[in-house]
Amino acid sequence: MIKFPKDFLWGTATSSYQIEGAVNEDGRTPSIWDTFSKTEGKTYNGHTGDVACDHYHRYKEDVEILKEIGVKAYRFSIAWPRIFPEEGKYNPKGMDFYKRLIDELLKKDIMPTATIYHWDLPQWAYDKGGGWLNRDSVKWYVEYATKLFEELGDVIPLWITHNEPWCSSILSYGIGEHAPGHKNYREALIAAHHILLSHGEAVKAFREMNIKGSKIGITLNLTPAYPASEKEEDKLAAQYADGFANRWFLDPIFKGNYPEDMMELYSKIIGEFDFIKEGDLETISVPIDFLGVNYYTRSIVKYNEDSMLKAENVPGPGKRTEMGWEISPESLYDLLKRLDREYTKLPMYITENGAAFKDEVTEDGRVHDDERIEYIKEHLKAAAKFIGEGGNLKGYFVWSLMDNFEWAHGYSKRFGIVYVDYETQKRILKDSALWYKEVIQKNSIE
Ligand SMILES: CO[C@H](O)c1c[n+]2c([nH]1)[C@H](O)[C@@H](O)[C@H](O)[C@H]2CO
Repeated sequence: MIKFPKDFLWGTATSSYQIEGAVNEDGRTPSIWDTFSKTEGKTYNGHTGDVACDHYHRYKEDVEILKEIGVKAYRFSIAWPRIFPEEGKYNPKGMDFYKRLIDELLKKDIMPTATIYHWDLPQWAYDKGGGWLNRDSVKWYVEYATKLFEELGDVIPLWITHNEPWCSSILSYGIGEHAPGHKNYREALIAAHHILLSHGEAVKAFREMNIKGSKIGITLNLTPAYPASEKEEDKLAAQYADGFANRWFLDPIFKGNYPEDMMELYSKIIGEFDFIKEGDLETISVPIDFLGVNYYTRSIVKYNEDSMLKAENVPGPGKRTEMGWEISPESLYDLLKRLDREYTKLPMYITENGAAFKDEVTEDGRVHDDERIEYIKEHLKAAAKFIGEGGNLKGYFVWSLMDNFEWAHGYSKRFGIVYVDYETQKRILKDSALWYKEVIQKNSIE
Protein backbone atom coordinates (compact mmCIF):
# COMPACT_ATOMS: atom_id res chain seq x y z
CA MET A 1 0.00 0.00 0.00
CA ILE A 2 1.27 3.51 -0.85
CA LYS A 3 0.17 6.23 1.57
CA PHE A 4 -0.11 9.90 0.60
CA PRO A 5 0.60 12.86 2.91
CA LYS A 6 -2.20 13.61 5.38
CA ASP A 7 -3.27 16.87 3.72
CA PHE A 8 -2.81 15.73 0.10
CA LEU A 9 -5.34 17.56 -2.08
CA TRP A 10 -7.43 15.06 -4.05
CA GLY A 11 -9.47 16.67 -6.80
CA THR A 12 -10.98 16.57 -10.24
CA ALA A 13 -10.94 19.20 -13.00
CA THR A 14 -13.14 20.61 -15.75
CA SER A 15 -13.36 23.81 -17.79
CA SER A 16 -16.16 26.22 -18.61
CA TYR A 17 -16.56 25.81 -22.38
CA GLN A 18 -16.23 22.03 -22.12
CA ILE A 19 -19.09 21.44 -19.66
CA GLU A 20 -21.33 24.49 -19.12
CA GLY A 21 -23.48 24.87 -22.26
CA ALA A 22 -25.98 27.77 -21.84
CA VAL A 23 -23.90 29.77 -24.30
CA ASN A 24 -26.53 32.51 -24.71
CA GLU A 25 -27.80 32.74 -21.15
CA ASP A 26 -27.65 35.51 -18.58
CA GLY A 27 -25.73 37.88 -20.79
CA ARG A 28 -22.96 35.59 -22.04
CA THR A 29 -21.67 36.51 -25.49
CA PRO A 30 -19.73 34.24 -27.87
CA SER A 31 -16.16 33.13 -27.24
CA ILE A 32 -13.66 32.25 -29.95
CA TRP A 33 -14.59 28.61 -29.32
CA ASP A 34 -18.26 29.31 -30.09
CA THR A 35 -17.10 30.78 -33.40
CA PHE A 36 -14.47 28.12 -34.10
CA SER A 37 -16.72 25.14 -33.32
CA LYS A 38 -19.38 26.55 -35.65
CA THR A 39 -16.84 26.86 -38.46
CA GLU A 40 -17.09 24.05 -40.99
CA GLY A 41 -14.53 21.30 -40.48
CA LYS A 42 -12.97 22.57 -37.26
CA THR A 43 -14.46 20.06 -34.82
CA TYR A 44 -15.44 16.40 -35.03
CA ASN A 45 -18.82 16.20 -36.78
CA GLY A 46 -19.30 19.94 -36.17
CA HIS A 47 -19.72 19.39 -32.42
CA THR A 48 -20.03 22.58 -30.33
CA GLY A 49 -20.24 23.53 -26.66
CA ASP A 50 -23.77 24.91 -27.09
CA VAL A 51 -25.17 22.37 -24.62
CA ALA A 52 -22.13 20.27 -23.57
CA CYS A 53 -22.95 18.71 -20.18
CA ASP A 54 -25.56 21.39 -19.42
CA HIS A 55 -23.57 22.05 -16.25
CA TYR A 56 -24.83 25.65 -16.11
CA HIS A 57 -28.25 24.24 -15.13
CA ARG A 58 -27.10 20.96 -13.51
CA TYR A 59 -24.30 22.28 -11.31
CA LYS A 60 -26.06 21.29 -8.07
CA GLU A 61 -26.31 17.66 -9.23
CA ASP A 62 -22.67 17.76 -10.32
CA VAL A 63 -21.54 19.10 -6.96
CA GLU A 64 -23.51 16.27 -5.33
CA ILE A 65 -21.49 13.85 -7.46
CA LEU A 66 -18.25 15.55 -6.38
CA LYS A 67 -19.37 15.04 -2.77
CA GLU A 68 -20.22 11.41 -3.45
CA ILE A 69 -16.75 10.79 -4.88
CA GLY A 70 -15.36 12.61 -1.88
CA VAL A 71 -12.97 15.04 -3.58
CA LYS A 72 -11.29 17.62 -1.35
CA ALA A 73 -11.08 20.19 -4.19
CA TYR A 74 -12.69 20.91 -7.55
CA ARG A 75 -10.87 22.74 -10.31
CA PHE A 76 -13.18 24.61 -12.70
CA SER A 77 -12.64 27.55 -15.02
CA ILE A 78 -14.53 30.83 -15.29
CA ALA A 79 -15.94 31.88 -18.68
CA TRP A 80 -14.59 35.36 -19.44
CA PRO A 81 -17.53 36.03 -21.88
CA ARG A 82 -19.96 35.61 -18.95
CA ILE A 83 -18.10 38.18 -16.85
CA PHE A 84 -17.27 40.78 -19.55
CA PRO A 85 -19.63 40.12 -22.50
CA GLU A 86 -18.36 43.36 -24.02
CA GLU A 87 -15.16 45.31 -23.46
CA GLY A 88 -15.37 47.15 -20.14
CA LYS A 89 -18.97 46.02 -19.50
CA TYR A 90 -19.18 43.88 -16.33
CA ASN A 91 -22.07 41.38 -16.22
CA PRO A 92 -23.07 40.60 -12.58
CA LYS A 93 -25.50 37.88 -13.74
CA GLY A 94 -22.59 36.01 -15.24
CA MET A 95 -20.63 36.28 -12.00
CA ASP A 96 -23.71 35.09 -10.04
CA PHE A 97 -23.45 31.63 -11.63
CA TYR A 98 -19.98 31.16 -10.21
CA LYS A 99 -21.11 32.48 -6.83
CA ARG A 100 -23.89 29.86 -6.82
CA LEU A 101 -21.43 27.13 -7.85
CA ILE A 102 -18.92 28.15 -5.17
CA ASP A 103 -21.67 28.28 -2.52
CA GLU A 104 -22.62 24.70 -3.39
CA LEU A 105 -18.98 23.59 -3.18
CA LEU A 106 -18.40 25.30 0.16
CA LYS A 107 -21.62 23.80 1.55
CA LYS A 108 -20.17 20.37 0.73
CA ASP A 109 -16.75 21.29 2.12
CA ILE A 110 -15.08 21.10 -1.30
CA MET A 111 -12.29 23.60 -2.01
CA PRO A 112 -13.02 25.72 -5.12
CA THR A 113 -9.97 26.02 -7.37
CA ALA A 114 -10.52 28.53 -10.18
CA THR A 115 -8.77 28.77 -13.53
CA ILE A 116 -9.18 32.31 -14.81
CA TYR A 117 -8.54 31.48 -18.47
CA HIS A 118 -9.14 28.08 -20.04
CA TRP A 119 -9.27 29.18 -23.71
CA ASP A 120 -12.73 30.77 -24.08
CA LEU A 121 -11.53 34.24 -25.10
CA PRO A 122 -14.46 36.62 -25.72
CA GLN A 123 -15.07 37.06 -29.43
CA TRP A 124 -15.04 40.84 -28.93
CA ALA A 125 -11.41 40.58 -27.82
CA TYR A 126 -10.51 38.59 -30.92
CA ASP A 127 -12.33 41.11 -33.10
CA LYS A 128 -10.02 43.84 -31.76
CA GLY A 129 -6.74 42.97 -33.44
CA GLY A 130 -6.71 39.20 -33.03
CA GLY A 131 -7.14 38.75 -29.30
CA TRP A 132 -3.81 37.68 -27.78
CA LEU A 133 -2.01 39.19 -30.80
CA ASN A 134 -3.05 42.60 -29.51
CA ARG A 135 -0.99 43.80 -26.53
CA ASP A 136 -4.20 45.40 -25.22
CA SER A 137 -5.29 41.83 -24.37
CA VAL A 138 -3.09 42.17 -21.29
CA LYS A 139 -5.13 45.16 -20.12
CA TRP A 140 -8.44 43.42 -20.88
CA TYR A 141 -7.30 40.25 -19.05
CA VAL A 142 -6.14 42.17 -15.95
CA GLU A 143 -9.48 44.01 -15.80
CA TYR A 144 -11.25 40.61 -15.94
CA ALA A 145 -8.96 38.96 -13.37
CA THR A 146 -9.17 41.95 -11.01
CA LYS A 147 -12.99 41.80 -11.07
CA LEU A 148 -12.78 38.08 -10.17
CA PHE A 149 -10.40 38.84 -7.30
CA GLU A 150 -12.76 41.58 -6.09
CA GLU A 151 -15.88 39.43 -6.24
CA LEU A 152 -14.49 35.98 -5.37
CA GLY A 153 -11.01 36.66 -4.05
CA ASP A 154 -11.06 35.16 -0.59
CA VAL A 155 -13.40 32.22 -1.26
CA ILE A 156 -11.00 30.73 -3.81
CA PRO A 157 -7.90 29.38 -2.03
CA LEU A 158 -6.11 28.46 -5.28
CA TRP A 159 -6.20 30.80 -8.29
CA ILE A 160 -4.74 29.64 -11.60
CA THR A 161 -4.10 32.51 -14.02
CA HIS A 162 -3.89 30.46 -17.21
CA ASN A 163 -4.45 26.90 -18.31
CA GLU A 164 -1.66 25.81 -20.67
CA PRO A 165 -0.36 28.93 -22.40
CA TRP A 166 1.28 26.55 -24.91
CA CYS A 167 -2.17 25.46 -26.10
CA SER A 168 -3.72 28.95 -26.13
CA SER A 169 -0.80 30.26 -28.20
CA ILE A 170 1.19 27.62 -30.13
CA LEU A 171 -1.70 25.18 -30.78
CA SER A 172 -4.13 28.04 -31.47
CA TYR A 173 -2.13 30.65 -33.46
CA GLY A 174 0.72 28.47 -34.76
CA ILE A 175 -0.52 24.97 -35.47
CA GLY A 176 -4.15 26.04 -35.96
CA GLU A 177 -5.83 23.01 -34.34
CA HIS A 178 -7.52 25.15 -31.67
CA ALA A 179 -9.40 28.46 -31.80
CA PRO A 180 -8.85 30.89 -33.44
CA GLY A 181 -7.16 28.46 -35.89
CA HIS A 182 -4.26 30.57 -37.19
CA LYS A 183 -1.19 28.92 -38.70
CA ASN A 184 1.50 31.53 -38.21
CA TYR A 185 4.42 30.82 -35.89
CA ARG A 186 5.34 34.46 -35.37
CA GLU A 187 1.76 35.09 -34.23
CA ALA A 188 2.00 32.07 -31.93
CA LEU A 189 5.03 33.53 -30.13
CA ILE A 190 3.42 36.98 -29.94
CA ALA A 191 0.30 35.41 -28.39
CA ALA A 192 2.45 33.37 -25.98
CA HIS A 193 4.26 36.51 -24.89
CA HIS A 194 1.08 38.48 -24.24
CA ILE A 195 -0.49 35.55 -22.38
CA LEU A 196 2.59 35.27 -20.16
CA LEU A 197 2.62 39.04 -19.68
CA SER A 198 -1.05 38.97 -18.69
CA HIS A 199 -0.19 36.26 -16.16
CA GLY A 200 2.49 38.44 -14.57
CA GLU A 201 0.30 41.55 -14.50
CA ALA A 202 -2.55 39.58 -12.90
CA VAL A 203 -0.23 38.23 -10.22
CA LYS A 204 0.89 41.81 -9.48
CA ALA A 205 -2.76 42.93 -9.23
CA PHE A 206 -3.51 39.95 -6.96
CA ARG A 207 -0.62 40.89 -4.65
CA GLU A 208 -1.73 44.54 -4.47
CA MET A 209 -5.20 43.40 -3.35
CA ASN A 210 -3.64 41.43 -0.53
CA ILE A 211 -6.26 38.66 -0.59
CA LYS A 212 -5.93 36.74 2.64
CA GLY A 213 -5.56 32.98 2.53
CA SER A 214 -5.49 32.68 -1.27
CA LYS A 215 -2.60 31.57 -3.44
CA ILE A 216 -1.96 32.20 -7.13
CA GLY A 217 -0.09 30.21 -9.76
CA ILE A 218 -0.20 29.05 -13.36
CA THR A 219 -0.84 25.68 -15.01
CA LEU A 220 1.54 24.50 -17.72
CA ASN A 221 1.16 21.43 -19.92
CA LEU A 222 4.56 19.78 -19.87
CA THR A 223 5.69 16.97 -22.15
CA PRO A 224 9.11 15.47 -21.40
CA ALA A 225 11.07 14.90 -24.64
CA TYR A 226 13.43 11.91 -24.97
CA PRO A 227 15.97 11.27 -27.79
CA ALA A 228 15.19 8.22 -29.93
CA SER A 229 18.85 7.15 -29.67
CA GLU A 230 22.13 8.16 -28.07
CA LYS A 231 23.15 9.87 -31.31
CA GLU A 232 24.14 13.52 -30.76
CA GLU A 233 21.71 14.66 -33.43
CA ASP A 234 18.80 12.92 -31.69
CA LYS A 235 19.82 14.52 -28.42
CA LEU A 236 19.76 17.91 -30.18
CA ALA A 237 16.29 17.10 -31.52
CA ALA A 238 15.12 16.30 -27.97
CA GLN A 239 16.62 19.58 -26.73
CA TYR A 240 14.60 21.54 -29.32
CA ALA A 241 11.44 19.51 -28.65
CA ASP A 242 11.87 20.26 -24.94
CA GLY A 243 12.35 23.96 -25.70
CA PHE A 244 9.25 24.00 -27.92
CA ALA A 245 6.97 22.25 -25.44
CA ASN A 246 8.36 23.15 -22.03
CA ARG A 247 11.25 25.62 -21.66
CA TRP A 248 9.64 28.38 -23.72
CA PHE A 249 7.19 28.78 -20.84
CA LEU A 250 9.12 27.52 -17.81
CA ASP A 251 12.15 29.75 -18.39
CA PRO A 252 10.40 33.17 -18.57
CA ILE A 253 8.26 32.31 -15.54
CA PHE A 254 11.00 30.89 -13.32
CA LYS A 255 14.23 32.29 -14.82
CA GLY A 256 13.07 35.64 -16.24
CA ASN A 257 14.29 34.95 -19.78
CA TYR A 258 13.35 33.03 -22.90
CA PRO A 259 15.72 30.13 -23.61
CA GLU A 260 18.67 31.29 -25.76
CA ASP A 261 18.80 28.18 -27.98
CA MET A 262 15.12 28.57 -28.90
CA MET A 263 15.44 32.35 -29.44
CA GLU A 264 18.21 31.59 -31.93
CA LEU A 265 16.23 28.84 -33.67
CA TYR A 266 13.02 30.88 -33.76
CA SER A 267 14.70 34.09 -34.96
CA LYS A 268 15.39 32.31 -38.27
CA ILE A 269 11.64 31.71 -38.60
CA ILE A 270 9.93 34.76 -37.11
CA GLY A 271 12.55 37.52 -37.47
CA GLU A 272 12.68 40.21 -34.76
CA PHE A 273 11.36 39.69 -31.24
CA ASP A 274 10.14 43.28 -31.37
CA PHE A 275 7.02 42.37 -29.33
CA ILE A 276 9.18 41.87 -26.20
CA LYS A 277 9.32 45.26 -24.45
CA GLU A 278 11.56 46.58 -21.69
CA GLY A 279 10.42 45.17 -18.34
CA ASP A 280 8.19 42.45 -19.79
CA LEU A 281 10.33 39.55 -18.54
CA GLU A 282 10.50 41.07 -15.06
CA THR A 283 6.72 41.14 -15.01
CA ILE A 284 6.35 37.61 -16.39
CA SER A 285 8.71 36.24 -13.74
CA VAL A 286 7.06 37.82 -10.70
CA PRO A 287 7.08 35.24 -7.89
CA ILE A 288 4.09 32.89 -7.77
CA ASP A 289 2.87 30.61 -4.97
CA PHE A 290 2.60 27.27 -6.80
CA LEU A 291 2.99 25.57 -10.17
CA GLY A 292 0.17 23.57 -11.76
CA VAL A 293 1.42 20.70 -13.92
CA ASN A 294 -0.74 19.10 -16.60
CA TYR A 295 0.84 15.80 -17.58
CA TYR A 296 -0.52 13.22 -20.03
CA THR A 297 2.34 11.75 -22.03
CA ARG A 298 5.93 12.09 -23.22
CA SER A 299 7.51 12.52 -26.66
CA ILE A 300 10.34 10.57 -28.24
CA VAL A 301 12.12 12.38 -31.08
CA LYS A 302 14.74 11.82 -33.73
CA TYR A 303 16.65 14.44 -35.71
CA ASN A 304 15.03 15.69 -38.92
CA GLU A 305 16.88 18.43 -40.83
CA ASP A 306 13.70 19.42 -42.71
CA SER A 307 11.57 20.08 -39.66
CA MET A 308 11.39 23.58 -38.11
CA LEU A 309 12.39 22.11 -34.76
CA LYS A 310 14.87 19.64 -36.34
CA ALA A 311 12.81 17.01 -34.54
CA GLU A 312 10.37 14.34 -35.63
CA ASN A 313 8.24 12.30 -33.24
CA VAL A 314 8.74 8.55 -33.18
CA PRO A 315 6.19 6.24 -31.51
CA GLY A 316 7.07 4.96 -28.05
CA PRO A 317 6.75 1.30 -27.00
CA GLY A 318 4.00 1.87 -24.43
CA LYS A 319 0.26 1.27 -24.76
CA ARG A 320 -1.77 4.20 -26.07
CA THR A 321 -4.94 5.95 -25.02
CA GLU A 322 -7.81 6.80 -27.38
CA MET A 323 -5.96 10.06 -28.12
CA GLY A 324 -3.02 8.02 -29.43
CA TRP A 325 -0.88 9.26 -26.51
CA GLU A 326 1.68 6.82 -25.14
CA ILE A 327 1.07 5.85 -21.52
CA SER A 328 4.30 6.65 -19.67
CA PRO A 329 3.88 7.12 -15.90
CA GLU A 330 7.65 6.97 -15.35
CA SER A 331 7.96 10.13 -17.45
CA LEU A 332 5.77 11.96 -14.93
CA TYR A 333 8.32 11.06 -12.25
CA ASP A 334 11.16 12.27 -14.51
CA LEU A 335 9.27 15.50 -15.18
CA LEU A 336 8.60 16.26 -11.51
CA LYS A 337 12.24 15.54 -10.59
CA ARG A 338 13.43 17.83 -13.37
CA LEU A 339 11.11 20.66 -12.30
CA ASP A 340 12.36 20.30 -8.73
CA ARG A 341 15.99 20.17 -9.87
CA GLU A 342 15.99 22.92 -12.50
CA TYR A 343 13.06 25.24 -11.85
CA THR A 344 11.27 25.45 -8.55
CA LYS A 345 10.94 24.24 -4.98
CA LEU A 346 7.47 25.83 -4.80
CA PRO A 347 4.47 23.60 -4.06
CA MET A 348 3.27 21.80 -7.19
CA TYR A 349 -0.13 20.37 -8.02
CA ILE A 350 -0.86 17.94 -10.81
CA THR A 351 -3.77 20.02 -12.10
CA GLU A 352 -4.58 17.55 -14.89
CA ASN A 353 -3.80 13.90 -15.50
CA GLY A 354 -6.14 11.38 -17.09
CA ALA A 355 -6.96 9.44 -20.22
CA ALA A 356 -9.55 8.82 -22.89
CA PHE A 357 -10.60 5.25 -23.46
CA LYS A 358 -13.50 3.61 -25.28
CA ASP A 359 -16.14 3.78 -22.53
CA GLU A 360 -19.39 1.81 -22.85
CA VAL A 361 -22.37 1.44 -20.58
CA THR A 362 -22.74 -2.33 -20.11
CA GLU A 363 -25.86 -4.40 -19.45
CA ASP A 364 -25.50 -3.79 -15.73
CA GLY A 365 -25.73 -0.01 -16.32
CA ARG A 366 -22.11 0.44 -15.30
CA VAL A 367 -18.92 1.59 -17.09
CA HIS A 368 -16.08 -0.81 -16.34
CA ASP A 369 -13.15 1.45 -17.24
CA ASP A 370 -10.31 -0.71 -15.89
CA GLU A 371 -7.80 0.90 -18.25
CA ARG A 372 -8.50 4.33 -16.75
CA ILE A 373 -8.10 2.95 -13.22
CA GLU A 374 -4.77 1.44 -14.28
CA TYR A 375 -3.67 4.72 -15.91
CA ILE A 376 -4.47 6.83 -12.85
CA LYS A 377 -3.02 4.27 -10.41
CA GLU A 378 0.31 4.09 -12.27
CA HIS A 379 0.60 7.88 -12.42
CA LEU A 380 -0.23 8.15 -8.73
CA LYS A 381 2.56 5.68 -8.03
CA ALA A 382 4.96 7.95 -9.94
CA ALA A 383 3.70 10.95 -7.96
CA ALA A 384 4.10 9.05 -4.67
CA LYS A 385 7.68 8.10 -5.57
CA PHE A 386 8.48 11.80 -6.11
CA ILE A 387 6.84 12.76 -2.82
CA GLY A 388 8.69 9.95 -1.04
CA GLU A 389 11.96 11.51 -2.19
CA GLY A 390 10.98 14.85 -0.66
CA GLY A 391 9.21 16.28 -3.72
CA ASN A 392 6.88 19.20 -2.98
CA LEU A 393 3.78 17.77 -4.65
CA LYS A 394 0.63 18.88 -2.82
CA GLY A 395 -2.26 17.54 -4.84
CA TYR A 396 -3.67 15.68 -7.83
CA PHE A 397 -6.66 16.59 -10.03
CA VAL A 398 -8.02 13.90 -12.34
CA TRP A 399 -8.90 15.13 -15.81
CA SER A 400 -11.83 15.01 -15.91
CA LEU A 401 -14.74 14.89 -13.48
CA MET A 402 -17.06 14.05 -16.37
CA ASP A 403 -16.98 13.32 -20.09
CA ASN A 404 -17.14 16.63 -21.92
CA PHE A 405 -16.43 18.63 -25.09
CA GLU A 406 -12.91 17.55 -26.03
CA TRP A 407 -12.13 20.59 -28.20
CA ALA A 408 -11.46 19.65 -31.85
CA HIS A 409 -12.46 16.06 -31.02
CA GLY A 410 -15.89 17.18 -29.86
CA TYR A 411 -17.69 14.53 -27.80
CA SER A 412 -15.88 11.65 -29.47
CA LYS A 413 -13.31 11.31 -26.69
CA ARG A 414 -14.31 10.51 -23.13
CA PHE A 415 -11.92 11.55 -20.30
CA GLY A 416 -14.39 11.57 -17.43
CA ILE A 417 -14.50 9.37 -14.36
CA VAL A 418 -18.22 10.08 -14.67
CA TYR A 419 -19.96 9.02 -17.88
CA VAL A 420 -22.30 11.52 -19.55
CA ASP A 421 -25.12 10.30 -21.79
CA TYR A 422 -25.40 13.39 -23.98
CA GLU A 423 -28.89 12.41 -25.20
CA THR A 424 -30.36 12.40 -21.71
CA GLN A 425 -27.64 14.25 -19.74
CA LYS A 426 -27.69 11.31 -17.33
CA ARG A 427 -24.50 10.96 -15.28
CA ILE A 428 -23.11 7.49 -14.41
CA LEU A 429 -20.18 7.09 -12.02
CA LYS A 430 -17.68 4.89 -13.88
CA ASP A 431 -15.75 2.23 -11.97
CA SER A 432 -12.85 4.71 -11.94
CA ALA A 433 -14.96 7.17 -9.91
CA LEU A 434 -15.79 4.42 -7.39
CA TRP A 435 -12.12 3.42 -7.25
CA TYR A 436 -10.99 7.08 -6.86
CA LYS A 437 -13.51 7.49 -4.02
CA GLU A 438 -11.78 4.67 -2.17
CA VAL A 439 -8.32 6.10 -2.87
CA ILE A 440 -9.42 9.39 -1.35
CA GLN A 441 -11.06 7.71 1.65
CA LYS A 442 -7.93 5.65 2.37
CA ASN A 443 -5.54 8.39 1.20
CA SER A 444 -3.57 5.58 -0.37
CA ILE A 445 -3.34 3.24 -3.35
CA GLU A 446 -2.81 -0.53 -3.34
C1 LIG B 1 -1.12 16.97 -24.10
O1 LIG B 1 -2.36 17.20 -23.48
C2 LIG B 1 -2.55 18.50 -22.96
O2 LIG B 1 -1.66 18.79 -21.94
C3 LIG B 1 -3.95 18.61 -22.48
C4 LIG B 1 -4.89 17.62 -22.38
N1 LIG B 1 -6.02 18.25 -21.96
C5 LIG B 1 -5.77 19.58 -21.83
N2 LIG B 1 -4.48 19.78 -22.10
C6 LIG B 1 -6.78 20.64 -21.53
O3 LIG B 1 -6.38 21.42 -20.41
C7 LIG B 1 -8.16 20.04 -21.32
O4 LIG B 1 -9.10 21.08 -21.57
C8 LIG B 1 -8.35 18.83 -22.24
O5 LIG B 1 -9.68 18.36 -22.21
C9 LIG B 1 -7.39 17.72 -21.76
C10 LIG B 1 -7.56 16.40 -22.49
O6 LIG B 1 -7.16 16.53 -23.82
